[in-house]
Amino acid sequence: MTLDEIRKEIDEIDIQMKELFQRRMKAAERVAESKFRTKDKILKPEREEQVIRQLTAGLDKELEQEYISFVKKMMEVSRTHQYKKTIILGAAFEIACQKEELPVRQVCYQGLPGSYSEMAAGSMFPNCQYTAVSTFEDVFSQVSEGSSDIGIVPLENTTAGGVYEVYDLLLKYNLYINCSDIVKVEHCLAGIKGASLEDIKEVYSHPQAILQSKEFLKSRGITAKVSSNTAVAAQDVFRENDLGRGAICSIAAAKRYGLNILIEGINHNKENATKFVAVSKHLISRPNHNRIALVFACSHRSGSLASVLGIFGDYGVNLTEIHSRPDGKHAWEYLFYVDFTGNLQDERMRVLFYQLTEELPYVKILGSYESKQ
Ligand SMILES: O=C(O)C(=O)C[C@]1(C(=O)O)C=C[C@@H](O)C=C1
Repeated sequence: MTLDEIRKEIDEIDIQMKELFQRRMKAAERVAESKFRTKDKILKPEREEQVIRQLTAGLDKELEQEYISFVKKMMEVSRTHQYKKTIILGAAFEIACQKEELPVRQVCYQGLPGSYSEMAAGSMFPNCQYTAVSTFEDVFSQVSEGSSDIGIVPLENTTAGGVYEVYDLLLKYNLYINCSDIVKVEHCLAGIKGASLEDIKEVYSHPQAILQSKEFLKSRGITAKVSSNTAVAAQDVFRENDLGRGAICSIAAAKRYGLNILIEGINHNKENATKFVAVSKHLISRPNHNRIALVFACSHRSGSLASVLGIFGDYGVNLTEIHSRPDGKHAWEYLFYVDFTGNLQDERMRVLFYQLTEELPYVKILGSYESKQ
């Protein structure tokens, strides 16, 4: 048989399967109507196992794995179609979010004036009143108590990765991401007046900035000490007034705290940038938003994460980020944080969340925002 002839046969099989697929989906619609009337669950794991058992009986062993994948996908698609149908029939499922932006006057961030967080705050919310607090947790509690409308926190850096404490705080304080901004991070090494690069034996900085500059520090044999923030590091170096101490910070922070810039651009990754987010007590959805942030848990068995990711694929959304964190309750069990393309006002997203809510042990929307990337 030539390739063309084999393809002709494949085309014929596909046409038959297309007919059968349509019949199967129509049958799934009738199942959905019946379940809608009786308020029954769409996902039936025992029935799916039974279907797989029946269909694989007597099957060529060599094809078993592939066939099981095929049947599982078919039933996943069948469920997606049923959720869509049930929403059309009037299933009571809404995403509780506000459609209007709220006025922002008070913005708080962690660190000090001159920090990268302050830059992000000014760029996302110009002309507001800014409060600097000591820890990320302080940012969350200020917003939660209502002393600030918005809190600015870093979520991820292109060199050092996720700022996981912030992921945990989002859940602890029940706040939502409303806005995001990418700040290009270029560190300099700064010392007190009179210090030269050769004098510096020890630097202060935030752990992420230390990681981002570790190659420079190693090449010069400089040791590093952790500060809560790069601007705090600059202020401490000024106060300690020691020629051998330097700070890894922004040029703005060095200038603000009266330090001399000894060398610029010491981060080894020249694409070094941090994603900051603005958090508030409200889940807000605007027409220009093109990202949704979500956290979920999936059951602790093989293939369950792949199957959840497959659901996102079925709705045609792109995952732009995925991070996992220990769930804090059971050893080796995780929460998955994902960001993906989409707008909460899109009807398809309502069906997606309906399906995720029904099928996963835990799911929560963490935010909606516009990304320029
Ligand atoms: O039999 C059902 O209850 C269905 O909803 C149909 C079906 C399938 O497509 O075969 C889909 C979802 C269930 O999890 C099990 C099976």
